[in-house]
Amino acid sequence: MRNGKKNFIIDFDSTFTQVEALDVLAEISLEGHPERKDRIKKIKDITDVGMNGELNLRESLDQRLALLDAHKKDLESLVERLKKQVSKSFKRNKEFFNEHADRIFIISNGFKDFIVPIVSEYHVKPENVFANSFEFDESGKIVGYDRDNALSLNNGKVEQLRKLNLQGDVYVIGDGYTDYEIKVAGLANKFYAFTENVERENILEKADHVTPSLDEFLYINKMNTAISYPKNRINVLLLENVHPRAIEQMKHEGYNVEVYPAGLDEDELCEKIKNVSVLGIRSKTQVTARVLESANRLIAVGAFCIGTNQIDLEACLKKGVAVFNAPFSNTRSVVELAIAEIIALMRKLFDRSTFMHQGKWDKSAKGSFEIRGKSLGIIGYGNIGAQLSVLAESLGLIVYYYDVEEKLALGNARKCHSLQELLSVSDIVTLHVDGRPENKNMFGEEQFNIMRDKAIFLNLSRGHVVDIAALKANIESGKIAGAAIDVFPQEPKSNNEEFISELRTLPNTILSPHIGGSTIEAQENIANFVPNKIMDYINTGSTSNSVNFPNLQLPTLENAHRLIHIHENMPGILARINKVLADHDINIVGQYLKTNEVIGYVITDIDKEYDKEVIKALRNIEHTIKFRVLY
Ligand SMILES: NC(=O)c1ccc[n+]([C@@H]2O[C@H](COP(=O)([O-])OP(=O)(O)OC[C@H]3O[C@@H](n4cnc5c(N)ncnc54)[C@H](O)[C@@H]3O)[C@@H](O)[C@H]2O)c1
Ligand SMILES: O=C(O)CC[C@@H](O)C(=O)O
Repeated sequence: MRNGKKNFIIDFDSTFTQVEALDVLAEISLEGHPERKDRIKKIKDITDVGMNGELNLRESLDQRLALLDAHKKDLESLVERLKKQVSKSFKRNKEFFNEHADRIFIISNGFKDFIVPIVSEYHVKPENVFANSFEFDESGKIVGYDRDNALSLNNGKVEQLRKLNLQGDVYVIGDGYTDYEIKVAGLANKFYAFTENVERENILEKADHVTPSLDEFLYINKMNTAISYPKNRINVLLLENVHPRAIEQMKHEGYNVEVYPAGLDEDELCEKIKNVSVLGIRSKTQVTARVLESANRLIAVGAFCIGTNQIDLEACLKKGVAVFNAPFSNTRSVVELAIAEIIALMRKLFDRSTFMHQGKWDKSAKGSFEIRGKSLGIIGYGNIGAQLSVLAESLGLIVYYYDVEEKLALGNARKCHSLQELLSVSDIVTLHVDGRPENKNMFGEEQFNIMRDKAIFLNLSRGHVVDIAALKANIESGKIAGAAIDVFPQEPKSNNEEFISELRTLPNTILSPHIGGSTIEAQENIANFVPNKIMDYINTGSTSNSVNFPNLQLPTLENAHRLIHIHENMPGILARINKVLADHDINIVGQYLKTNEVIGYVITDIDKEYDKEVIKALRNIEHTIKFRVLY
């Protein structure tokens, strides 16, 4: 077999096209037939049994043709439909077919009548198509097929290949048992089980390599020209029960997705993250510098939430890992919960309900108030704080706010110039600050002391911002008349762990398991938003909305290759990149640079034809953190 040349044997049904052609033919030929549904199902079942090697091929063909009741004119419609259903990765790799036209053979147990018109559009030579041919009666009805052709028999592909007596290496790409048989007969160097359209368990185990797309096949054989990296090689690990929409989106993109319902601790994550390219988490999983040390392939982290204090953003930057979150998707949910809790606390609703469940009827107005006309102090006037301000005002609350940054007052909200000022005027105080480390214990005994007597306190931001012992003491003393706490310094990793807190059993204290953003709407919004940001980053290099990378919105790549260079922010790196490009006579089509304190992010679009040595040279520039090429 050896002469250095490579021959490619490609199956047609469910490999070259996404479908089984006879199944599609049945839909056409049985249009209006009284047994249409039943027959189509039977045909599909026979196809599957045959593909698994459990039914004699000739029998399977005979049975299906009898059920089909097809006519020559149906073949025209069939070809039109099949043209639209060529496998996606085949469509984008037309160049491969063109370049290797002499060595590409379609060997199929299907029929030339529809295969040739489809594959010819991909430069496959008609004389390189080996398949059966239909036989028609005078009226054009399909009545049989050429029975002398080995391809209507079991092991027909093997026989056909023997006749071809190909010189050089032989690679077989197909989804069925008959493709595997070629390898068994010793006529192929390798059998690649093609799973872009169907996965047949009994074939997967036997294959030399499972290839979820033609890109993967071309990549491992160093022949990829259509896309730089097969998506199935991008391993995604999604933790903490992210919404199924995220899983669906990432699988649809072609990524290899693993899902885990709870969070992982540092040791577990260090182990799991080794081959992960994209990590998806919510608020529990700590992405520490140590975790990042173990991450050999990580390119992006998606926080399926707002807060990113659980991620060491600086360590991510130093490692060239871009972090994305969903800054708006769950804000409304948090605001609605805060409003509900303010009313519930002002009416002591939870305690009253608990008493009722214990059989105690305590009808009284004592300690119960309307919220109308009361003052609400919002600490942290960001996306949540500002939205709460608008809703609270519409319910008749007088809104005060305090933020460390200059913020525009919405509606009639009044800005306070210090935290003390806000605390001294508010009947209700609610925390909506971000989780930056400086905010640890920002609210403690001193702040509770300044608060009005019998005020209400809410924290739906981050657990570590409140000194829990001080809160407990102030609730017990009656200084704080009610509290709603959704976030805690220590939260259970999963629903199976016990919640331990000093706040348990305190009066008029609503404790909720970090559910501010846990609504179906919010989780679905997040699951739409974050994967798209990550996919955009992987596909184009765009970093818009990244929480740690310099934000660059890039044009779509057309007729060029994109070089993405992430480096430590040192003087002169851009000059060095451009010197390397100039030394290799590269024509730059576009260049974009943005830096922050830690890294420089340079994108260079170049003409498609270039000396590939330049890649090595760019990778070797001192202070390079990560480098990738996109096309
Ligand atoms: N409970 C939940 O389920 C839930 C859901 C979503 C968000 N969150 C948390 O809510 C908080 C607010 O979210 P956001 O989207 O409004 O964030 P944001 O970044 O838009 O707003 C935070 C605001 O707090 C201000 N701030 C920070 N430290 C401050 C301080 N010490 N004093 C005063 N102001 C300060 C910032 O300047 C900013 O304006 C975050 O901690 C987020 O993680 C919780
Ligand atoms: O859903 C979560 O785990 C976190 C929700 C919230 O704290 C956020 O930061 O968005």
